[in-house]
Amino acid sequence: MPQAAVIFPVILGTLVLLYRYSKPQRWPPGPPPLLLVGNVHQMPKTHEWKTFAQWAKTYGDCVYVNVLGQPIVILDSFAAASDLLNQRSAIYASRPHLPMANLYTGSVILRVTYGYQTASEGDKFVALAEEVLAAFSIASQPGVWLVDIIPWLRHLPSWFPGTEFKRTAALANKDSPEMIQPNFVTTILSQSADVLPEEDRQDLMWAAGSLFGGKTCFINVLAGSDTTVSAISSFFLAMTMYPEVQSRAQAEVDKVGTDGRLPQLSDRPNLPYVECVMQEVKRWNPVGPLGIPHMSTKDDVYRDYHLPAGTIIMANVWSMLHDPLVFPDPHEFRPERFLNDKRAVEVNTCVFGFGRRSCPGVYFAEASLFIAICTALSQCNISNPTNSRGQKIGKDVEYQTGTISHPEKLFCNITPRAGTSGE
Ligand code: HEM
Repeated sequence: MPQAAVIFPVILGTLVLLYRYSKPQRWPPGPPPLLLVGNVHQMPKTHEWKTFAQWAKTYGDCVYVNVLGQPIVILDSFAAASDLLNQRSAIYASRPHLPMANLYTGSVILRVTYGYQTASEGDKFVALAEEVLAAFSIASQPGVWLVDIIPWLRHLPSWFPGTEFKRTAALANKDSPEMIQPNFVTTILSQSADVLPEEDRQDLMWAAGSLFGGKTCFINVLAGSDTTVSAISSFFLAMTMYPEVQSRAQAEVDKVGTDGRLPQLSDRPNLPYVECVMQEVKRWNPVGPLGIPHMSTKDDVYRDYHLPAGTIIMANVWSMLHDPLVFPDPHEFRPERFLNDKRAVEVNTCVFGFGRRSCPGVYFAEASLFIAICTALSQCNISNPTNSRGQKIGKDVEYQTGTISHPEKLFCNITPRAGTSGE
């Protein structure tokens, strides 16, 4: 009898699992799962957006995977993401519970204070925030950590796979003087804020203040700033690779600064090409290639597919921004593509996410990015350095994996432009 008491629940449990984890007919297509574990063995460990883009070629723009019972749908086109995350935002605006992202980063975030003024260089909180962001970036990928799928794993010792927390190796390599350090770019950003005229600075502060109920929540702004900083490092990379774009943008910036002043936010309407450069910086190597995952709160039917409540939805922003039908030669940095193309501008909004969860920092981010780009263009020449053999350094750039992605290493020469205060 005691044997039956064990065997019966085991058989029943197995049947329930088989039923639950076998793929119902009406779910969207996707890579073939294994019994019980689903697609866990096929989930990419790095640069997921590239694997997901490959899957989309085989299965279409709405791909279904199951990771240990957790349904995940990957949307690979702007149309599909817009249909679900924008049009049906009411049921697709939740967030998955990711203990890995909350357990560790949350505790560190709580240590950071409100209203703190950063030092322009070597600020310990900036370093801390970068570390938090890098940690968040790797911890917030659904399906990567077992503990996200089976929350009670958090009670296991830290050596257990999936509960282990690794610090990212992505933080800057301090030995390389030419390399742009995240801190260095943060410094450019904060210095460009310092030189802003009072009215522009107040606009930025107002934007930040309104986001956080009148108080500037340091970590949120810095988290957003880190994303903005990642976009700025993409700008520096583009300038080393496309000198003709830099010259054209500088010529435009110089026209508004004929009275010797730096460009201001109020000049933005008169700088249409620089505006396109900023749009292209956001598109070319998006800093959030998969956005931040959403979760559905109700059962839904989409294109005859059944999407149960609790499905994690991932939008492959990288794919959408490299769709050759919207962005011909998508791997080329070509700002003029935005000059007269409303569709390109519309699709580019996916950089800031979708529906009710879309980024509340969008205006703040664009204003800071724009003013940082203008300041760099008006004050510096950015070029690709050469080594002692005269070869260009850093042509093949690797991108960091994780929620926030930016060039792993970025080499460039930055020299003051003739006639600027830097000389
Ligand atoms: C280039 C810079 C930035 C990019 C590309 C970016 C992108 C994003 C994306 C993709 C999301 C997720 C949207 C979704 O789930 O659909 C997001 C969320 C968010 N962003 Fe940004 N962001 C940037 C800068 C900022 C800045 C400067 C701030 C603050 C001042 C900020 C504050 C936030 C907050 C608070 C959320 C969470 C919204 C929520 O969960 O409801 N972001 N951002």
